[in-house]
Amino acid sequence: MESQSLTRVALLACGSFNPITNMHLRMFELARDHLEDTGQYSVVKGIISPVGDAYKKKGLIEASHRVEMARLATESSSWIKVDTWESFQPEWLETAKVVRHHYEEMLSAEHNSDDVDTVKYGKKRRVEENCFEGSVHQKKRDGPQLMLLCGADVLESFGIPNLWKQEDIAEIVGRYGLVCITRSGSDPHKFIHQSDVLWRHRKNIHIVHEWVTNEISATHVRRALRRGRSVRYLLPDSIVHYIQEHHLYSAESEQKNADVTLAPLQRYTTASSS
Ligand SMILES: Nc1ncnc2c1ncn2[C@@H]1O[C@H](COP(=O)(O)OP(=O)(O)OP(=O)(O)O)[C@@H](O)[C@H]1O
Ligand SMILES: NC(=O)c1ccc[n+]([C@@H]2O[C@H](COP(=O)(O)O)[C@@H](O)[C@H]2O)c1
Ligand SMILES: [Zn+2]
Repeated sequence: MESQSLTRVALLACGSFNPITNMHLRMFELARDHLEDTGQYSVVKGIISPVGDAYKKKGLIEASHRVEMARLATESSSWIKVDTWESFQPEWLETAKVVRHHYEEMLSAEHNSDDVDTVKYGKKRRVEENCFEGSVHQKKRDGPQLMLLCGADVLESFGIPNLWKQEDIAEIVGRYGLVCITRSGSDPHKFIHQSDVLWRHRKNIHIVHEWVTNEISATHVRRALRRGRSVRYLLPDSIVHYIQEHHLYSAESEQKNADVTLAPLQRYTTASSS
C-alpha cells in the first residue's frame, strides 16, 4: 500500500515506569508490528509518559529518577521518546487529559511542518468531537491518530470502582483508540465482551497477543533489588547502573505512600461522597 494512504499513528504509554523495564520497551515494538501488519497504519512515534509523583502509588520514587531512567532506556531507539509534561505536573492528571494533550501537540507539530490551514483542522476537529460518542468504530481520517498503549492489566483496571470516570474511558476508546498487550492472568477479549462501552468501541481496541510470555514487572524488579538480587537483563544495563549509582529501591522507598490513597481513588471517592 502507498505510504501516503496509511494513517500515521503515535503510541502513548502512560504508567509509573518505576523503573522502566525491557517489557515496557517491547510493548512498543509489538504494537508497531501489529498495527503496521494491518496495512492501514504507519507508526511514526512512541511516547513514554511517566506519571507524576502526585499519583501516590505505593513505592513510587521521584519522577526525576523515573524520567531519567526512561530517557536512558530509550537512547537506542530511533522512534520511542520520553515526554515529561505529565511527570512534572503538581497534581495527578487523568489519562484522558494526557491523551488529549499529546494529540493536540501532534496536530500542532503537523501544522507547523506542513503549514496546514488552521481552518481546515478546526473544522475537522469539530466533526471528530461530534462523532466519537456512539460511533461503532473509528472514522477513517486523513489526519494523524494517537492511540493509548497499555498492558491488559490497565484495560481490566477500567472495571475497578472509583478508578476511572466512565466518560474518560469512552473518550479514550471512542475518540482515540487503544492498543492492549496481553499479560498473563488477563483476558482482554472477555473483558471487552463484558463491558458495553468497550464492546461498542471494540473496533478501536487492538489486542496484541504476546506469544513470548514475559512476566517482567517493575514490582518484581523492585523486590529483587531490595533483596540484593540481580536484575540484569530484565532492564537495560544503563538503568541497572543508574539504580546502583543513586541507591534507588530500598525497603524504605517501597514504603513511600504506603498510608496514602491512590490519587484517582481519592479524587473520585471524595467526589461521589460529597
Ligand atoms: N510484562 C508486561 N506485559 C504487558 N504489559 C506490560 C508488562 N509490564 C508492563 N506493562 C504495561 O506497561 C505500562 C506501564 O506499566 P507499569 O509502569 O505499571 O509497569 P509494571 O511492570 O506493571 O509495574 P508495577 O509492577 O509497578 O505495576 C502499563 O500499561 C502496563 O500494563
Ligand atoms: N482515571 C484515570 O485516568 C486513571 C486511573 C488509574 C490509573 N491511571 C493511569 O494509568 C497508569 C497506570 O499506571 P500503573 O499501572 O503503574 O499504576 C498511570 O499513568 C495512571 O495515571 C489513570
Ligand atoms: Zn503496573
